Amino acid sequence: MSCCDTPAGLLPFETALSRLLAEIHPIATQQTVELGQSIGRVLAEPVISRVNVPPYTNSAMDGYAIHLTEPAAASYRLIGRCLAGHPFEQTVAPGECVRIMTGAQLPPGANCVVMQENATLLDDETVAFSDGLVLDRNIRHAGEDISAGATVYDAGHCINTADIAVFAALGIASVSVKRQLKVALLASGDELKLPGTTLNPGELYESNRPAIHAMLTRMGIEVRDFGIIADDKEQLKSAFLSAAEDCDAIITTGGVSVGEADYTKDILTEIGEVNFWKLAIKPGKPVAFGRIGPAVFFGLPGNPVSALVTFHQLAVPALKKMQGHEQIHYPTQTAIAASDFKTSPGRTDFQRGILFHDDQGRLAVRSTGAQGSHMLTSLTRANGYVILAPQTEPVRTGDLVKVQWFDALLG
Ligand SMILES: Nc1nc2c(c(=O)[nH]1)N[C@H]1C(S)=C(S)[C@@H](COP(=O)(O)OP(=O)(O)OC[C@H]3O[C@@H](n4cnc5c(N)ncnc54)[C@H](O)[C@@H]3O)O[C@H]1N2
Ligand code: MOO
Repeated sequence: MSCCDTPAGLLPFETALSRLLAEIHPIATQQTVELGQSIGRVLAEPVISRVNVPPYTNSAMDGYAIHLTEPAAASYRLIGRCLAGHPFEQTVAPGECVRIMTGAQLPPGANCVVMQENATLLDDETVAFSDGLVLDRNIRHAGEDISAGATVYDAGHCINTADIAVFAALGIASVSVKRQLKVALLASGDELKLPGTTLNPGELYESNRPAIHAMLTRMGIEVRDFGIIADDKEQLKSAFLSAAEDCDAIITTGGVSVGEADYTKDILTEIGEVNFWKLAIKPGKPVAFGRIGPAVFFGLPGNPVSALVTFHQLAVPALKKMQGHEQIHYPTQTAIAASDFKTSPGRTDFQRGILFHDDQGRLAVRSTGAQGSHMLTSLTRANGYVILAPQTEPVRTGDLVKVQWFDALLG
C-alpha cells in the first residue's frame, strides 16, 4: 500500500458520506407549531414579511424631535410631548420641536432628533441645542430593518433563538415547519450498565446512548430509546424490526465489528440491506449503513469516541438532510499545527484538538493528547477536529492542517 491508498475493503470517508446522503431524502410532511415550540425546527416554507420592522419611524434617543431649518435656528419652539405608544399627531413646522422619548413615533414634519444631553431649556417654550443639529440624526425609519414584502427566511432554515425575536417582531405567532423526525436509539453489549447502578466485574457504564440521545434532542428530534440490549441476536433483531415500524432512522452503537458477539451487520443483511460497512476513517472503522424497510440504519461502533465522532460526522449530516436543513456540511478551515500529530496510513483521521488564535492572531491547533477511541477526554477537552487525510508522514509543529470547529452539538 502506498501512502495514500485506501486499505482493501475500507470505503473512503468522502465516498461514504456522499453515498449515504444520496440515500436520504428530505421529509415532505409539514406541520404548524407555535413560536415557543419552534426552536431547532426547520422551516417548511419561506417567511415573507407582511409588515415593516420597525413598523413606524421613531426616535433612537430621549430628546427633542425638531424640524431643522437651514441654517439651523438659534433656538426652537417647544410645541408638545411625544411618548412611545402615544403618537403626536400635529405637524412640526420649521423652527419647532417636540419633546420625544426613545421608541416614540416621530411626529410629522420632524427631520432630526437631538438627544437631551445637547439641549438647554431657555424657558417653558424655547429650547436651544449645542450639538447634533444634523438632518435625519437619531431617526430609525419604518422598514429599515425588514421591509414589508421581503423574504426574511428561505425554506430549510433552522430556527434559532434570535429568529424567535424576528418572528415575534413580524407579528408571527406560529410557523410552518417540517415534521419532527423520530429516531430509534439503542446500545448493545452484555457489559453495559446504566449510570447509577453498581458495576460487577467486567462491566462498565454505558456512555454512548446518553450522549447521542442528548445530541438528537438538541437537533429537535423525537427519540424512541430502546435502552441497552444484550448481545443476543434475537433480541436485537426484534428491536430493529420494532424500530423500523415507526421510526425514520435507527441508530445503534456497539456490536458492529467482527467479534463473536457482533450481530449488527449480520442482522442488517438478513432483515434489511447493507449499503456500506467498513470505512477508512479513524476513529470508527466499523460503521454499518443501510436500511430496514423505510427506516435508514446507522450501526455505529461501540468505542465511545468512535460512536460520537461517527454519529457527528456521518449520521448528523444525514439527519439534517432528512429534516430539510439547507446547511448540512460542516465548514472547514486551515490552521497551524501547534503540536505534532501522528497520522493513520490509509484512514482519514478525525483527531480532537484545541483550536486557538496564536499571538500573531493566526488560527492554530494543538492536540488534546492521547487519541485512543476509548479516551473520552480526548473529545471533551477539544473544541474542534483536526482532520488528517490518509497519509504516512506525521504532521509536524508548524505544518498546516485542516480543522473544523465543534458545533453546538459537540461543543
Ligand atoms: N479483529 C478486529 N477487531 C476489531 C476491529 C477490527 O477491524 N478487527 N475494529 C476495532 C474497532 S476500530 C472498533 S471501533 C471496535 C468496534 O467494535 P464494536 O462496534 O463491535 O463495539 P463493541 O465490541 O461492542 O465495543 C467496543 C468497545 O466499546 C465499549 N462500548 C460499547 N458500547 C458502549 C457504550 N454504549 N458505552 C460505552 N462503551 C461502550 C465496549 O465495552 C468495548 O470496550 O472494534 C474493534 N475491534
Ligand atoms: O474505529 Mo475504532 O474507532 O479505530 O477504535
